[in-house]
Amino acid sequence: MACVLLFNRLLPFSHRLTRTSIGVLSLLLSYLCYCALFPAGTVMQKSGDVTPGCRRDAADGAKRRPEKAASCAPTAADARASGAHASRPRSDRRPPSTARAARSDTPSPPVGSLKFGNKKLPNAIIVGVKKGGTRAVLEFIRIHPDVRAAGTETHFFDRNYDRGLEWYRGLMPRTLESQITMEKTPSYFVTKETPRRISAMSRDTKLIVVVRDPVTRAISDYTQTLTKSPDLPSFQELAFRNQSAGAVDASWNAIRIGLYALHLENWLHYFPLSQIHFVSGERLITDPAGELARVQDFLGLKRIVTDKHFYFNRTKGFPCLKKPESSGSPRCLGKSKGRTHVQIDRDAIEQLRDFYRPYNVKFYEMVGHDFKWE
Ligand SMILES: Nc1ncnc2c1ncn2[C@@H]1O[C@H](COP(=O)(O)OS(=O)(=O)O)[C@@H](OP(=O)(O)O)[C@H]1O
Repeated sequence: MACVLLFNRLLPFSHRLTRTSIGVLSLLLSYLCYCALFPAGTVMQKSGDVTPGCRRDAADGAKRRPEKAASCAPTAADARASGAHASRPRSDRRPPSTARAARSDTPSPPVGSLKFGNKKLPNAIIVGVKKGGTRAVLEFIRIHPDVRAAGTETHFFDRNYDRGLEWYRGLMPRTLESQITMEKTPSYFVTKETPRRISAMSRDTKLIVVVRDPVTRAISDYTQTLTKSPDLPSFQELAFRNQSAGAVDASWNAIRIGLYALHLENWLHYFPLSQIHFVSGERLITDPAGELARVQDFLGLKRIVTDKHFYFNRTKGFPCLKKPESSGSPRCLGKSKGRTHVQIDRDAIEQLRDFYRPYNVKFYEMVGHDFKWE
């Protein structure tokens, strides 16, 4: 630039000079500019070294001058790959990761490949109940930017406890300091050892229980089992020891899980009620945003998941997500959520309602909320 200015300043006088003297002057000026721009030591860079020009382009000019940045990026990467650090002074030799972080001239790896944050043990767990709507709650709450969740059921506190907490932590997603880690395993609610084990991990763990009318829940549970084992005895055969006498078989898991008051008693030995939040499985379907608002309040989160995120899918017959965390396109839960239930005769349903009524009333009293399962 300086050379050009100098040349322009000289031009007004050039008309007095001969063509030869202009040529000589041009050559002289070119030489001076060359020396000023490329002092000794930088002129004969080996290919692969980072030139000062490239460094500037990659650091602050990449967006404005993409063609330059593109030509420099491989050069810097090649220098690293070929061990260019060996020629740096000893004091500048750091472990590869630190050295990389300190160099502002190196191109960043694609955002998707960066590993932000650490794997942390969960701060909040959806502990139940099976077929209550646990997957819906997890998928809906994880839209929240401050929530990260393990995708699959870990079954750590009931089936995998021997593997230890580090194994469990390894299943968790990476989170930033401000983010909550969550998982869901619905069988926890009815496993005797689970409250004690979760409390031993952290007494501050927040617990979420999605509850649903125990009669509908039992039928949903049975319908699911039937898809895996078509030869199963009928629902009535399993649910009653003697149907004409109205004797319900509470040892059958599908029935036992619905005795919410009994299971909750076990949890209350280890956690205060204030640390357990109950989601209505019924309202989760009719008003997902309302239920999610309460979940966010309970977790101390800003209400970011709202009715904007849901739409009712008539084909599915359930609310679905307009914009899930990962893709950005609408999404309903899978086929195993929202199955058509096996038809059960009215008498059996009435008998089961009678059976559950006292347990339900007790449960409403314990949690201070009437879920109206009639
Ligand atoms: N939005 C939405 N979409 C689909 N399904 C929904 C939704 N909200 C709640 N539900 C109800 O969730 C029931 C399945 O509960 P879980 O996810 O807890 O099942 S499981 O224990 O994990 O197998 C499932 O039970 P079934 O209808 O009996 O299949 C649903 O009624």
